[in-house]
Amino acid sequence: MSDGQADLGVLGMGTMGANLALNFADNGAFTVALFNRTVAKAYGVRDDNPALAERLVPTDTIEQFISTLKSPRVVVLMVNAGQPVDEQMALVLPHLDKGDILIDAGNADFNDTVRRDAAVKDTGIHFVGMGVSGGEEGARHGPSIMVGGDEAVWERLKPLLEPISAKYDGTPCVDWLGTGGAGHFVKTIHNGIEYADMQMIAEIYGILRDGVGLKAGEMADIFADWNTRGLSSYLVEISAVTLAETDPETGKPMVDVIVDEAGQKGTGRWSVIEAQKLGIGATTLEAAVSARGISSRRSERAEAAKLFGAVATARAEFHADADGLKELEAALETAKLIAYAQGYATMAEASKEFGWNLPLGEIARIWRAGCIIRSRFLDDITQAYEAGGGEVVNLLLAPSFKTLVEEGQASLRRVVAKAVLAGLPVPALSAALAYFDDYRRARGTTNLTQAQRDLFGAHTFKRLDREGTFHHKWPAVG
Ligand SMILES: NC(=O)C1=CN([C@@H]2O[C@H](COP(=O)(O)OP(=O)(O)OC[C@H]3O[C@@H](n4cnc5c(N)ncnc54)[C@H](OP(=O)(O)O)[C@@H]3O)[C@@H](O)[C@H]2O)C=CC1
Ligand SMILES: O=C(CO)[C@H](O)[C@H](O)COP(=O)(O)O
Repeated sequence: MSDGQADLGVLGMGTMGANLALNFADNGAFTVALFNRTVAKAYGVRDDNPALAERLVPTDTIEQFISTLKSPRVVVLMVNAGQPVDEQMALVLPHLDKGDILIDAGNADFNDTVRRDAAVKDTGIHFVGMGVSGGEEGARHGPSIMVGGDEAVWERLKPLLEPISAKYDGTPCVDWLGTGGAGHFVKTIHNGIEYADMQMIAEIYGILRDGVGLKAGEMADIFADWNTRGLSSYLVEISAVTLAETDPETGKPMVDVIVDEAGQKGTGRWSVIEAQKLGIGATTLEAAVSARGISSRRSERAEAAKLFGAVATARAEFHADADGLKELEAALETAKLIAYAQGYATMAEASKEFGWNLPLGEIARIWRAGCIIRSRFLDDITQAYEAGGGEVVNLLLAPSFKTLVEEGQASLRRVVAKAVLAGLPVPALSAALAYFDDYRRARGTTNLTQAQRDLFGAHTFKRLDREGTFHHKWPAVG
């Protein structure tokens, strides 16, 4: 390949970068320059894909990688978040010129994206923080893509990104969402919702396994059935698939030989940190992140089980008959809506805080295919925003969800109550129910909190009967 012939370059030939490069070459018919810290991997991507080899250009050095690119250049970083991105930017930037575009397509903390964007601002080089969701399969065949940065740069990237993105009813699931870190912020919230969705599915799995006594194969059939109705989604679908899988070595259900310690590379944690900083109670997302943390303390849990495993609990009143399963299905569907409502409330507050004007209905639209949380439910959210003229104060208040919430909350309430009495952990499902009960209460209880704060800290309070802020002369307390 002579210099200046590649349409773009992908730096980072890991799970995502290699598959994204193949997608650009395949679905985009682009010529793609490849570079990787471990150089051999770039050649491996080409050599393992002979049908695309003529469009894949592995390179040995950053200099060769850059020289292979047409000008103005487009470089896509797909490396681990944090220091690796800064290291690779430091290597690449000196070789780029005004008008070139450098995209971080990994999962970045949006605060880092804002910092990196500012760092290149005066160079004339365009930095883009871009969220990519869909895992390995999505990267290869069509992810959902959430683009940040300057809108003018998005116009240049559209011809590159639309051919490789997932399609929903033929429409590309990629769009520009706002300036600076907007793309990475939305991806972070996507992952927070993903954590919540996965945790709530795990809690229902726990009820079926430990409360009803079902085997993995039986639960696979239940999730597969639920995947034909309102819960239809990638995560419910893969729950059925993973539960149906048999370990080839032992012949046991695969899930039964996997250690119950959840990993987390940080995106879910970022989502709840940002929600907290914005004053949004994303309690179901928080419960999901916390549950992963508790799961990682397996040896402590084993000790606690010896001490408290036999504490008196009520018999689990869950049944796998039609009514019992319908109750669990409705509970999960309702809790899912509440989790999405929290994620969306966080994005709405961030949009105001950072001046992004996030297209919240459009975000649901581009999440309908390609991404990990893709689901039929996102079509309902898209329609709720269309019905609301793009404005929805909170998904729980959207008219189209009123029936689902009214009827479903009863099932969620019964499931949480029965699980709690039976000692079955439902942190995310119960957080969803508590959020719903708190959100729908016109007269809450933080008036007492305000009184306490004013007594010990003179933090003042407002009164129901008049404007202003007040401090009361409380009795002295020892
Ligand atoms: N896996 C997934 O499902 C998804 C991942 N992402 C995000 O995409 C990004 C890449 O993830 P993924 O492909 O799964 O990760 P992998 O671990 O598969 O690949 C990591 C890549 O980063 C490179 N790398 C790591 N550290 C450095 C460094 N210090 N300097 C230079 N290169 C480095 C590796 O190079 P080398 O080969 O030399 O080690 C490798 O090419 C991450 O931000 C991830 O969060 C986003 C969506 C989905
Ligand atoms: O972004 C993703 C999916 O959309 C990645 O798979 C991410 O790694 C998932 O997060 P975690 O590793 O913390 O489970």
